[in-house]
Amino acid sequence: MRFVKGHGTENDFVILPDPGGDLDLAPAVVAALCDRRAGLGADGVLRVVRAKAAVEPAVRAQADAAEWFMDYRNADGGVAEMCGNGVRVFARYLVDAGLAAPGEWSVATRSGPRRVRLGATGDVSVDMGPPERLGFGTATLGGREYHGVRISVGNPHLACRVTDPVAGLDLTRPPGLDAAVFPAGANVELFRPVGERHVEMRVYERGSGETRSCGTGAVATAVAAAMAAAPPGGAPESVLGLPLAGEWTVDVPGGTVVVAFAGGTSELRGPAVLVAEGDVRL
Ligand SMILES: N[C@@H](CCC[C@H](N)C(=O)O)C(=O)O
Repeated sequence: MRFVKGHGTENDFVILPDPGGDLDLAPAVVAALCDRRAGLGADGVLRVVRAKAAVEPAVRAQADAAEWFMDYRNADGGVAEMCGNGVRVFARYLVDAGLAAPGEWSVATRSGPRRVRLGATGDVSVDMGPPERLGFGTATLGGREYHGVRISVGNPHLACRVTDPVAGLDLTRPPGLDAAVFPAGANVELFRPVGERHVEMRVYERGSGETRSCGTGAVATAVAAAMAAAPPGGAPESVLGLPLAGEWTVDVPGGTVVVAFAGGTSELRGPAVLVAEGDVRL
């Protein structure tokens, strides 16, 4: 099977070209590919399928808006609705492979078409849509409770502000989440403001464990950081409707991404790099 390996701020992916959607990508196959010792090693798999060949009707319905579908899988083989770094790496792959031209166009995802913008080289930007603020929530990590904001960026997040440097946090185990509040699980971000519209963040991803970056998580973090920066006053719920504006810099262990809010939507910008290609035996 042909593969390409790429990453966005070290959130890394195995890319599998499969235009006709013919591969049987069982969870065990994805987990084997993502295994860092016995496989290629990655946080997830990006299967490159023509939108009109997708199995899911909701994806086929996007075929007029987007030629290609990013079929995203977590390292444990589970599907997720959206991946912000993945869609940027996916776009870089399409241009590199000559399947799309540099410029602006949409990629089909399980959470709807996402518009990407890229040149022949350099950063890739993606319109991530309007993040939804769902309320507040709690995660337990290393015996401590972290309170944060529940946000959907197509996929579920809990973004929690912390006061100590994030480098000292223990993210070796999955965070405890209340299944009644998070029926589909969640990606948990821990962030600390380090400057004006500037935060550092670490993330424990649903289905992949701690990763070195998360694009949807960076957007969720920027939303929660904007809410935390709002002047005090009123009920805590009042910040859930706070208008979002301006640009946020999010430092992650694998680099830096930028999140910009304007016109009710959010944009994620950052590097997307292809590093290897070859054949893999399954
Ligand atoms: N790393 C991704 C998010 C991937 C999906 C996530 N693990 C989930 O299950 O929702 C990103 O860059 O957004």
